[in-house]
Amino acid sequence: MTRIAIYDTTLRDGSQGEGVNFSLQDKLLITSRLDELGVDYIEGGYPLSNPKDEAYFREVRDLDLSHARVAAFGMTRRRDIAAEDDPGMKALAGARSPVITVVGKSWDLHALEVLGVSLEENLRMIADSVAFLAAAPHGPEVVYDAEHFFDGYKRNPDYALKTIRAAADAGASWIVLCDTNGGTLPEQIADAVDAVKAAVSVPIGIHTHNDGELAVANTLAAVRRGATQVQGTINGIGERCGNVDLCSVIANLSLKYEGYELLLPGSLVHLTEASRYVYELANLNFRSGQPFVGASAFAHKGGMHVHGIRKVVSSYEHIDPALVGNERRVLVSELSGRSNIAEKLAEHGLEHDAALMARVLGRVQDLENEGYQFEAAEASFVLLVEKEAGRYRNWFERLHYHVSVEARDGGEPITEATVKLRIGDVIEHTVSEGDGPVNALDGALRKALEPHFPRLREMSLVDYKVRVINARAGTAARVRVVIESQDKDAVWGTVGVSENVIEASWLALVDAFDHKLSKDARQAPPEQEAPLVPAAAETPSAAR
Ligand SMILES: CC(=O)SCCNC(=O)CCNC(=O)[C@H](O)C(C)(C)COP(=O)(O)OP(=O)(O)OC[C@H]1O[C@@H](n2cnc3c(N)ncnc32)[C@H](O)[C@@H]1OP(=O)(O)O
Ligand SMILES: CC(=O)C(=O)O
Repeated sequence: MTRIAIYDTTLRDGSQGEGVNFSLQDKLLITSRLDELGVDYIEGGYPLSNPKDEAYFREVRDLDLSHARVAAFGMTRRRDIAAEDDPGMKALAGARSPVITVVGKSWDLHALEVLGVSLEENLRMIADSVAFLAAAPHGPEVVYDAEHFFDGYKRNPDYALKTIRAAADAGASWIVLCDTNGGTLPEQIADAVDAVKAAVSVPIGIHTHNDGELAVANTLAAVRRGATQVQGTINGIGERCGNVDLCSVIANLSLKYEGYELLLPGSLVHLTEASRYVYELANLNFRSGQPFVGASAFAHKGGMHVHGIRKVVSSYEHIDPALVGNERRVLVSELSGRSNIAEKLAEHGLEHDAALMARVLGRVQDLENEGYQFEAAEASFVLLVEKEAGRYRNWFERLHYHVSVEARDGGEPITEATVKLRIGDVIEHTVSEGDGPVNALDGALRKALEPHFPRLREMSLVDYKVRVINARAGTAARVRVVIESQDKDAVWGTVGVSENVIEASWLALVDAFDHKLSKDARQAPPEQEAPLVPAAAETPSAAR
């Protein structure tokens, strides 16, 4: 088995991604999580760059890491100054991390025209820096990142190879070849790695960027030619189009090839969890189509696909999602066949027959044609099924609602909602103010319903999205409202569509309350909270 060392730079190169800014606390939390995952190296930051990164290297010493080695990152010494006098060198040595990674120039263009130094001085900068850091009293392992190695090798191969020999001769433990501009092709990577292996005997690493959408292919090409360290970031965050996504590299190397050993035994099933954790702390939205770990990576929508996986799961899946801690999902939409509906009904433990499936499918297709979308509104779909099956329990009936927004004398607008509901033989007439119409309606509904159904207090609205469906119709356009709600056990989505945004919101809100009441009743049939209004079978949830 060949051990591939995973070197994570989420906290350094990942932070160079647009919109990413980790706090010191975030960095320490991610460090611990990556250590649990079995990552071998964690590049924590650039100590010369800012006080937060400097503090990180002090505080990370207090973490009880079980496996990972922390790396401090910086550039070679500045031109015309001794390494021991260079502030960057001092900051790197002062970080006292077990690993120090130093980046230097491989491309003659960069030495001559960006740094403005002779080719010889650039070689001295590399050698002096590596030698100085390797001799630091705490005995760090020195990783040399050869910036722009592949572009440099293309333009002046002899010089590019000289730069890495300078680093190797000065005591670097690793030479990491960087595709800094992210434009190299896999076969060019493979050829260059062959040349490097012939030129130096230290272990080789690979660091790719995704500007040509080839970061994963390029990394795998380098590993196939003998690179044994992979640098990248969780979820591929990083400068410009990002770094290579370690989630994809780890999964491909573990599952598609034989003979590589990565992370710790049993780590792979935590990959999806680690990916979502980093998104959460980076305050970024999940990329649902992200291979292996994305929410859509194993989501089946087309009817023919669902038909296939119900017979043989591998017919439309390249791996078992559980291997990387992800899950299979079946979506319901106008592209569904009976198989999607059957799968969904089985998932929710709902009994069904062929006639019901056909009715539900027809209803979904009609409603999606009107602008509904059930993919993110599974709770509305389940209510629709219950209505079609004649099993729907009508918990309350709307008699009337009214929403008003009033702004006077330049003051803040005041929003008020009134609702009148029939709950059994009781009429509730309530009023609530709110930050806006949906908030006011939510408040008034709760005032009316909570005395009858106290468990509704457990539920809250967590997200509200509005989308104009036929924008060309101007103000008469239909809008789709999708609401996400949660209680202590679950998160669920509901949908409403109307030409009126308040009515669309009302429909989605009512489905959200209905779903909470129905699901609680299924789990523990209430004695107090009996269905109070006779079922109105002809009014599917999506059209009430
Ligand atoms: C490929 C990569 O991702 S490398 C990492 C890139 N990451 C970052 O740049 C983020 C952190 N950077 C920083 O905090 C700052 O840029 C610092 C602290 C490093 C430097 O800040 P400043 O001193 O203000 O310089 P500035 O950023 O404008 O320019 C970079 C300087 O480093 C020099 N430099 C760049 N690369 C190297 C190198 N490999 N070796 C030595 N000097 C270098 C440049 O010549 C320039 O110095 P000059 O103005 O004297 O010519
Ligand atoms: C070192 C680095 O981040 C790069 O060359 O892309």
